[in-house]
Amino acid sequence: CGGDDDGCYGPIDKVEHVRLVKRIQPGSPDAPYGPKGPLEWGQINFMHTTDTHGWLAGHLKEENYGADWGDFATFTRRMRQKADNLGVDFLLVDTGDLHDGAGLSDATTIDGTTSMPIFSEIEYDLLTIGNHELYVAEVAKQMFNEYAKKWGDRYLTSNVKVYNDATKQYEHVGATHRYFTTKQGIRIMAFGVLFDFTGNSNASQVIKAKDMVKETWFQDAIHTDKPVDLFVLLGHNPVRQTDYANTFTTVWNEIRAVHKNTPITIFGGHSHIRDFAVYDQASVGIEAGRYCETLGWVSQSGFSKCNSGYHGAKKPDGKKLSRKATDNSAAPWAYSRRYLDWNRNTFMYHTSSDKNFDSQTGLEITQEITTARKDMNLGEVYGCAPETYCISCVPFDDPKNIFPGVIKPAVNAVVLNETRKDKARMIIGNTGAIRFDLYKGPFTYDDNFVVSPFRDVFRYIPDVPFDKASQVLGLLNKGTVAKREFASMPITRDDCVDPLIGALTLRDMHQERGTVRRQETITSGYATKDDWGTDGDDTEHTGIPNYSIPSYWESRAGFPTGSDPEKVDLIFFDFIEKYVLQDLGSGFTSDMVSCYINCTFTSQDFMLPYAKLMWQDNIDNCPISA
Ligand SMILES: O=c1ccn([C@@H]2O[C@H](COP(=O)(O)O)[C@@H](O)[C@H]2O)c(=O)[nH]1
Ligand SMILES: [Zn+2]
Ligand SMILES: [Zn+2]
Repeated sequence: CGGDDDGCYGPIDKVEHVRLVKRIQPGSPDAPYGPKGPLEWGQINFMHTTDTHGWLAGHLKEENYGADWGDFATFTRRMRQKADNLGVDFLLVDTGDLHDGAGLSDATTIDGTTSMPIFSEIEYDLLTIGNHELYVAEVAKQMFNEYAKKWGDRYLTSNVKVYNDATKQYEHVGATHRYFTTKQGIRIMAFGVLFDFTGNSNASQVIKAKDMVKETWFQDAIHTDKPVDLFVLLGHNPVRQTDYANTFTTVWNEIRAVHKNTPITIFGGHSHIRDFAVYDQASVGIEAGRYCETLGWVSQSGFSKCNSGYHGAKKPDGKKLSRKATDNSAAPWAYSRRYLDWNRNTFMYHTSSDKNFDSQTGLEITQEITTARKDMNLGEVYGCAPETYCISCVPFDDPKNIFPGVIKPAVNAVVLNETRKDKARMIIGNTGAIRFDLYKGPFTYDDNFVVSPFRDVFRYIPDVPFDKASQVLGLLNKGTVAKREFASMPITRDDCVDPLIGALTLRDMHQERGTVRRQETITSGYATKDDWGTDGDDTEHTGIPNYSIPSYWESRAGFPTGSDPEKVDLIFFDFIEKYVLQDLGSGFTSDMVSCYINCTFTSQDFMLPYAKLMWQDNIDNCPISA
C-alpha cells in the first residue's frame, strides 16, 4: 500500500497553506455545525463543479469555503473509492468558467498559465467550456492547444469552435459529444453546450443552440442505433428554463422528441447560484454555485436490466433513493440532490475520514498552490482595509456597499490622466466587473484580482457636453444588462418589482430565486430554494439581506463646486464602449474614443494604488477578521 494512487490513504501531516484563517477541524468548537447527514448514494452519482474562476486556493478569508484544490482532489478520490466499494457509478463533471476571479488564474500574462495545470490535476470524467475561456484569444487558444488535447473526448464543446492556426479553420475545441459505458454498464450519450454567448474574441465561434441541434453530427447522435440508457447534458447555461441565458431547453426538446422516456440529467452554470430544476419526470438539472464555494451532488437510481446495461448494486447503501423528480412521476427514476459547502469539514464528514483524510496527491497539490502563491506574491499586503464592503448585502448607496465605499473613491483617486487633470470627469462601469466583496483586514495582491479581475481598459471621449454625458448612466441602466453577451432577455425588470427595494436586476432575480448570499459569521451562508424546496443545502445556513444593485455605476470627479461643468471627460471600460456610444446617441462615434491613461491601464490596475494611498493605517498590525 504505497500512497493513495493504489487506493490507500494514511495519516499524513497536512502541509498548511499560509492562510489568513485557520482550518476548521470537525468536532472542534470552531466547527459548530456541518453537514446535516450522509449523502444518499444512487446507482449513478455525480459531483459537479462550475464557475470555479481560479479559486483553487479556496476562500482564504471565509472558513466555511476554505478547502483548496488539494483537499478537493483527495475528496474526489475518496468518493470514487467509496463508489467502487458500493458497486455503483461515480462521475465528476465541470461546466466551465475557469478564469477571471482570483490571482492564481489572473496574475499571469495569459490567464490560467499557472492555475490550469493545477486545475487539470483532478481527473474529471466530463467537462465543458465557459464564456470566460473565450473572451481573450490567447486563453481560447490555450484551451484548444493544451487542455482540449489533454482531456480528449471528455471535453465536450458541442457548439464552440476555435481557430486552428495550423489548419486555418475553426474547429471544435474538444469533442462534440461522447458515447461511453460506465464501470457499472450505464450507456451514456453526453453533450456540452455553451449559452448563446456573443462576447467572444474572433479566435472562436459559438454556434447558437438552435442551429447546433440541426447539425448532422447532433442529429446522428440522437438517432444513434446504439443503446442509450442516459443522456447527460452539460453546459455553461443556467438550469432554470425561464432563465435569460438558458439554452438547455432547446437541446432538451430535441432529445425528448426522439427519446420520450430516456432520462436526461443536466449540469449547468454561469448564473453563479445553487439551483436545481425539474424538467420532467425523467430529467433534472443542477447548478453548483460559484468560486469553489459549492460542490453539487446528484444521485440517480432506477436502472435495471430491463431498461439499461446497468449491472452494479441495486441498493447502494442499503436504502433505495425514494424521491421522484415530480410528485406524480410514473417513471422508475429516483434522485437526490445536495449542495455541499466547500470545506474540509464537509469533505471529511462525507468520507468518514476525520484525521486520516489527506492523501499524498492532495497534499502535493496543496503544496503546489502554496508555492505558486508565493512565487506570484499573491499574499503581499498592500493595505489594511478599514471595513468590509459588500456588493449586495447592504443597499447600493450605503457607505458599506463596495461601490460608494471603495470603487468610486478608488477610480476618482487613481484613474487620472495627468494631462487632463483640470477637466471634470465622469467614470462609468458595469457592476458585473466587480466580482467579490472586500473584507476588512489585509488587502493583498490576490484580493486585487478577487475584487476586479478583468483587463478592461479605461477608455474615454474628451469634452462631452455635460447634459449628454449625464444621461448615459440612466439609459444604460434602463437597457439590457450585458447586451454584448445575451441575445434575448425574456424577463423584464418591470415584471419583477420588490416593494421594498424597487426594480430588480437580473443578478437579483437569480439570487432571490436560487440563493441568498453569505453572512458575516460562520453559521451563515447559502439558504437555497429550488424546485424541490429548501432542503438542498448540505449544511444549513441562515440567509442575509440581498439588495438590488443596478447594472452600471458612475462616479464624478474634478467637478466645479456648486455648479455643473459645461463639458466632461467621459471615461468607461472598453467592455461597455459599444453601449456607451449607443446611449450617447448621434454625433458620437468610435473614432472619438481613445485610451484614457494608456492602453494597458485596466480595471486590474486601480485597486492596488488605492490601497497604498488610503489604507496604510495599521498596515504592520492589520487585524484579520473572518
Ligand atoms: O471583460 C469582461 C468580461 C466579463 N465581465 C463581466 O462578467 C460577466 C460574465 O461573468 P460570468 O462569470 O460568465 O457570469 C459579464 O456579464 C460582465 O458583467 C466584465 O465586466 N468584463
Ligand atoms: Zn462564471
Ligand atoms: Zn459564465
